[in-house]
Amino acid sequence: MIKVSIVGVTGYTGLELLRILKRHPYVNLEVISSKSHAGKSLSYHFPFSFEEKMIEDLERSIELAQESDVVFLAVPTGVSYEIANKLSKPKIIDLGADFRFNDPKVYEQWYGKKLENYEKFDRVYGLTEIYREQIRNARIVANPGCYPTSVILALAPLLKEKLLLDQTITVDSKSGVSGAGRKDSAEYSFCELNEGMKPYSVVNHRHVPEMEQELSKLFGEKVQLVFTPQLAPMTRGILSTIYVKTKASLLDVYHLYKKFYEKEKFVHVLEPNVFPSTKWTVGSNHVFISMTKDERTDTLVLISVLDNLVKGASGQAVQNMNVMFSLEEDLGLVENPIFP
Ligand SMILES: NC(=O)C1=CN([C@@H]2O[C@H](COP(=O)(O)OP(=O)(O)OC[C@H]3O[C@@H](n4cnc5c(N)ncnc54)[C@H](OP(=O)(O)O)[C@@H]3O)[C@@H](O)[C@H]2O)C=CC1
Ligand SMILES: CC(=O)N[C@@H](CCC(=O)OP(=O)(O)O)C(=O)O
Repeated sequence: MIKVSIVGVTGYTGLELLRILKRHPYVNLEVISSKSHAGKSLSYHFPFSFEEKMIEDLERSIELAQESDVVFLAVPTGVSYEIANKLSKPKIIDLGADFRFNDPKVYEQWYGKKLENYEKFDRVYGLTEIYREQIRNARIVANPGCYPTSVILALAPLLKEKLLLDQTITVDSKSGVSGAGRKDSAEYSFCELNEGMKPYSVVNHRHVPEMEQELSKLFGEKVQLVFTPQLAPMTRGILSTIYVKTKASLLDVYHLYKKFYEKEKFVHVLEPNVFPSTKWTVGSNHVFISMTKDERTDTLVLISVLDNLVKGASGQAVQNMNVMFSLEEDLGLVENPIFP
């Protein structure tokens, strides 16, 4: 059995991790912790979790979690780095952004924080389908952001084959509100979000440098992104629409994608002109990619959907854990979406 701990269990991704890990046949839950709910059981605060384990405070959980095989860090970006500095023994899967960047200066520029001694950490970007081999032996896995997972998976085959005419890519993404975590502010209240849509962090979202880093690696040259994220009045889900110029035919692109993802359990390439809904993914680790082409303008339109809390966060984190412990990749994740 794998001894697992969750730091930040009371957040949306922490609770989702718990939900997935409870149905994992080889997991023993050891330590759970949070910042402001310590001292009582999880079920005291969240009866639907059916988890009687006591929530520890951060300091105590770090001490106890040293004996775990793997620790999931489901805490705000910035906090993870401090915790990882104290957790010398277990493997770490960080759901935040602290370990996602090759160059800590890029992180500093976008997140406003210096990461001391970043080079000492042996870390791998945790987009499972792309970095599976490196993830196997990693001590620290940097789980990708939710938008980057949806965008990079939708572009990887095209970029690897160098089928781009223009290295500036336009991306429009809609996200469910759970993507923002359990925020307690008017901006995220029901009245302000229900029956409305609103863009935020247009062209300067923190996921831009993360996506550019990974897309450039796939393409082998610098790629730039114009990115518009939007809050959609739904709880879960991301729908990304990506516009790229290419001379490749729609059918060739489709066959390329089918081949690229043929062995993947969670990435599904739809036939041209079949378009998915975020509803196809709720509660599951599946991603759907669809495509069409505007022949007049040589524009390929790629659309991907996923559940931000599952493939976009906790599901992919467990998928990575399975890879790190040489288990079947879908253990704990064999779940169909909740539809409708
Ligand atoms: N939501 C999403 O869809 C996605 C989130 N992520 C990333 O996952 C991480 C967790 O996100 P999410 O679950 O949404 O966030 P939430 O805000 O819902 O939860 C945050 C969790 O961290 C705990 N926490 C907050 N501050 C501290 C602190 N200073 N020290 C220790 N624990 C603290 C909270 O405890 P308490 O509330 O008890 O104080 C809570 O358990 C973040 O890095 C986020 O960027 C990544 C991909 C998608
Ligand atoms: C809707 C919403 O607010 N989404 C979050 C992205 C969630 C995520 O992936 O965040 P990290 O990169 O910090 O892990 C945002 O835009 O910041």
